[in-house]
Amino acid sequence: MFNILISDPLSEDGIRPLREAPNMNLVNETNLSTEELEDRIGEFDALLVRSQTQVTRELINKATRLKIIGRAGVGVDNIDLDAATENGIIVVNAPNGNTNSAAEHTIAMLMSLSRNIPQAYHALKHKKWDRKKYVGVELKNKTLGVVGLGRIGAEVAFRAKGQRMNVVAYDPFLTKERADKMGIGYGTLEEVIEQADFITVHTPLMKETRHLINAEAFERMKQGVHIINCARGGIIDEDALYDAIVSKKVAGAALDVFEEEPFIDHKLLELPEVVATPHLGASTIEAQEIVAVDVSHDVLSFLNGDVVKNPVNLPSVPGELMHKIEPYFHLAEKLGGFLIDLTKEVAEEINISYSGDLSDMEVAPLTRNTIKGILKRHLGDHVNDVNALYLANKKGIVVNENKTSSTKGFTNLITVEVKSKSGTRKVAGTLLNGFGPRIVKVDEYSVDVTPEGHLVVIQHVDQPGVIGRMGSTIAKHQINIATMQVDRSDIGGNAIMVLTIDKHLEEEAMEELKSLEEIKEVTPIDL
Ligand SMILES: NC(=O)C1=CN([C@@H]2O[C@H](COP(=O)(O)OP(=O)(O)OC[C@H]3O[C@@H](n4cnc5c(N)ncnc54)[C@H](O)[C@@H]3O)[C@@H](O)[C@H]2O)C=CC1
Ligand SMILES: O=C(O)CCC(=O)C(=O)O
Repeated sequence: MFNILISDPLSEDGIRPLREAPNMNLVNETNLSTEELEDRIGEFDALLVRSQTQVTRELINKATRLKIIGRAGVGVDNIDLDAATENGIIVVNAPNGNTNSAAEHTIAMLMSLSRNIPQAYHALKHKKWDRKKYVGVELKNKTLGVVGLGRIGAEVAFRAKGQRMNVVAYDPFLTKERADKMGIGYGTLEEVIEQADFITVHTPLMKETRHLINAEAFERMKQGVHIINCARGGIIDEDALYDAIVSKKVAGAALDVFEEEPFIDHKLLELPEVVATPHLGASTIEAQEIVAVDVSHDVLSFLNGDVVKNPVNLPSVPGELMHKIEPYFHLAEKLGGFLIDLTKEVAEEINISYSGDLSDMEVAPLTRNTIKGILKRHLGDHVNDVNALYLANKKGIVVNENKTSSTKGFTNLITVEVKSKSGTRKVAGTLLNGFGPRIVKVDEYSVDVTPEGHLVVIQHVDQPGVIGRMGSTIAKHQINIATMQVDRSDIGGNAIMVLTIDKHLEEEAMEELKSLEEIKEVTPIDL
């Protein structure tokens, strides 16, 4: 049974897939204080939030069972992603479900601002019929500057063209081709804000975008510019905005989001030029249902061991590609586990090479699985796909990945090399069509071993009788040999045996094997 906490209001229809799934115990507690949340978070396997719940490092450190955080929406600035990653907790979001809702809200705010609708409404409600005070400005032929032309920014640009506005955008990823195709202008941030009559921001809130629109930016703008923020509080410096409105540089601002929410007692709200909504961009029945469905599906998939569609702290791999590489996950993790047991030391450098069919695939998930297999041996079961690379990095382990189209006799091959204080060890494996994963190389020796169960790698000198003596020693300890592979460098030279046995090779049997004259090294490996 998985315990799932929903700590912000989510659409009841949207979370139905989770509610109806077997083994899912949903707890809806949307009014918990920070302290209550910290006290209870240890009970839960999954946490579902919108933008209200602050998923801080302190909370994550107390979330000892937590495996997944689902954000029903786009922005994940209320979640400490580093802390989640370090703790091996996957974060998923629902990036597409509220695009339309947020774009429509932005247009509503743009029009409210240009025609003073909220102010006029408020006056009328207070029995004031004032037609002169609320004369507006038209949008037609005015320039809208869009800062951040992602999902929402692009939708806003498209709709603003419907209002016959000229649109000019800045986004670091915006190319001339795309701008031409959309029928909009483009420029640097400075060029865009200098030209625009209305400026709307649609970037995520990150270190790089905090106070992107600051006092200096307001200086550059046209006299009487209008500002809209339906993205995130903090992209615009609220104090600088206040000063720019008071000085009449900015004619008005429409704000849905604020540096601190809830936003109630702030000097900006006292200015008649400011129209505001309490973070309602995504608040439509349709958007709330879609984001809750999307995030519920991902949480369900993850808890059931399936692939998620919208991971935030893992690179996302398209479904079709995932389908192709998923069969290699097991092989990659087993190769990592096999090799680190063989190495017997902590890895200092890990080199992973993909060849044949794998050379033109996105192999990052396989690299993570290999690293997971390696690190689990030293760091335990809390190592997972989410934190494997982070932990390797933190331990100072160098990870290199390379691809080669050369087939080396196999249609696909993963070769893993570990460098440690005592030298370099290597293992290679393949996925045999219809026969599953196989280890085909151990160091320079060729073998054919299923990476499963109890294995023993014995390095020895190629001499008559050694296999027999090894067999009798093992038999003495009541251990049955299921499979055996032997290879050698040359006649009478170094050689290797890889055995699959029916139970773990105990210390006593291992010591006895090691005492045989021709045997140099015995390594039990349990996969
Ligand atoms: N008010 C509300 O209720 C809602 C707010 N949002 C917020 O809207 C924002 C945009 O969301 P989406 O369009 O879905 O995200 P998106 O990821 O599709 O687009 C963001 C765009 O910003 C661009 N960008 C990043 N850094 C930039 C910079 N320094 N200057 C200019 N552009 C930059 C990116 O290249 C990207 O194209 C997010 O902050 C999100 O949290 C989203 C939904 C509802
Ligand atoms: O959950 C909400 O209502 C806020 C949505 C939002 O801000 C986002 O998706 O980034």
